[in-house]
Amino acid sequence: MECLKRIEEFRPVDMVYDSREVSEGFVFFAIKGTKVDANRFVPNILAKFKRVLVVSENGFDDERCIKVDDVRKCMGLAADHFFNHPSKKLKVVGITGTNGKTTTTYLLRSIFDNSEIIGTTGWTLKDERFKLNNTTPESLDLHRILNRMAMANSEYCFTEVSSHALSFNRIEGVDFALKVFTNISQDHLDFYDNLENYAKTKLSFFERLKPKVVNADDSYGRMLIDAATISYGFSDFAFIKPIVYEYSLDGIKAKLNVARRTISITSPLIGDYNLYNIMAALGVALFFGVDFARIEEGIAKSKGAPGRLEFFQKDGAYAVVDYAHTDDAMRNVLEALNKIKKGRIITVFGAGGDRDRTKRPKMGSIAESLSDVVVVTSDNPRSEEPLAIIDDILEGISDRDRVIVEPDRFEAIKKALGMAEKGDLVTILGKGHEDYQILKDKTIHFDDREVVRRLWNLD
Ligand SMILES: CC(=O)N[C@H]1[C@@H](OP(=O)(O)OP(=O)(O)OC[C@H]2O[C@@H](n3ccc(=O)[nH]c3=O)[C@H](O)[C@@H]2O)O[C@H](CO)[C@@H](O)[C@@H]1O[C@H](C)C(=O)N[C@@H](C)C(=O)N[C@H](CCC(=O)O)C(=O)O
Ligand SMILES: Nc1ncnc2c1ncn2[C@@H]1O[C@H](COP(=O)(O)OP(=O)(O)OP(=O)(O)O)[C@@H](O)[C@H]1O
Repeated sequence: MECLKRIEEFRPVDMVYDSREVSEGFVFFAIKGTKVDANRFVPNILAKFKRVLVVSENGFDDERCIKVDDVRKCMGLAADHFFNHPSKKLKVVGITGTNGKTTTTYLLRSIFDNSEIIGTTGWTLKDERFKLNNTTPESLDLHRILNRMAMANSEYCFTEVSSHALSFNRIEGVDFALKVFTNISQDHLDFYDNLENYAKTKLSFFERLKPKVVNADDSYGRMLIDAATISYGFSDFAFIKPIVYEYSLDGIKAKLNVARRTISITSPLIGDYNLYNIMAALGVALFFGVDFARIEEGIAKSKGAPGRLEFFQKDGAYAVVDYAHTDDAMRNVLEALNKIKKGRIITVFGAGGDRDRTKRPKMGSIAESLSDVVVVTSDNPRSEEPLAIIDDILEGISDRDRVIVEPDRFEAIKKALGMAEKGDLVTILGKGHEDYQILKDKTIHFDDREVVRRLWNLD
């Protein structure tokens, strides 16, 4: 590729895609974003720095600029070269699907020694954790992170691959040892127009006859199954399949069939959907030849991801904070909790602003059908009016007598916890591990887990 040759000859000090980070000797990738076309910074960069190389889809009449067809593609490939192919020095496993990616990465990290993760909750390096703006970072950041992991002699990296990462070539140049497909349900329809386009993007991650672990019960997953697939699920033909399983407030106990062998697992996680996540992790562990005892131990000690099913207890009442922010995820969590509940379910939730509106009434309807009391509040309203979002949610709710509307999230949680009696379970959905709330004019510190601890005087 011409651009790679030019970049190599240039001998960059570093590479960036944000004009504010350019220095002498840097390569700058001028990306056209949703708000900003970074090409507009190029004249300034050229005037300010002598030794600089700009990669852009626009033609600039300057020998320090390279014109390419796809700047993000070039950026991924160039980053892979610049950092000396880090993904080849690690075993990188990419996990895609609407739900279950983060939880699966945490289960995997618990099974595999010397492993790292990249995803919604940030990235890890040994005992350290770093924040990320995106679930899957831009390719330049991704290769930089993989390089840090390779330099630290980490062996595995389990990385979430979001649909946006696929649409924006964020994984360009990454060599995946294995790919995992969890499931597809409605999400991000603000971005993809329809489910088919969204599914097509997710499925584009997979290639025929390349190693993959796939949920056989998902209709899109089934399209991917070929001779290189480890399939899992309740379907008869699945390679990994539960034989017996039971759920309680203590978690999951199950026996699974793996080819002609049986593995027994216990996990503090709950619900069918987490049994799926466990099976996905099991598929990855089998692919890399981890022995059964190690797998059982890793699964038993994993509490999953932060902000997913985090339980609290006070005087016999329970609260659980969970990141479920799609109607499908809400159904899964609430169905699982209904199977193990001891009293009423009181559900507190809202829906994100500036994102897919069509899921809002569906979320309302699911909350109503699977809870005794519903408290509708705000999630991250972003630039939208909180009450307008709440109105969209209420459209899906028929019995308004069981609904409390409280746009202030703190007050909503307070009301829900205040009405919880012995055996009742307050489910606080949507924000999980997030420690902020994005309002119209500012972002404030807000953490559902902190609020529960504070209001119930825990620790
Ligand atoms: C829609 C989308 O993907 N947006 C991403 C995009 O932002 P943007 O298009 O708004 O960027 P922009 O502000 O227009 O800027 C364009 C370019 O100009 C550059 N710039 C900008 C200003 C300046 O002074 N100088 C400069 O060079 C920026 O660095 C950027 O390269 O590029 C940014 C930099 O990489 C991303 O952080 C940002 O993700 C935002 C935070 C986002 O919300 N993304 C979501 C949709 C997303 O990607 N989500 C998935 C998770 C989905 C899931 O798991 O459910 C994810 O992987 O995170
Ligand atoms: N396998 C699954 N199938 C359906 N729902 C699930 C599954 N696993 C988790 N969920 C639900 O989805 C929510 C998000 O879980 P998780 O963070 O593991 O998924 P994710 O794919 O990483 O999503 P995100 O990228 O939005 O974080 C959980 O809070 C849970 O309610």
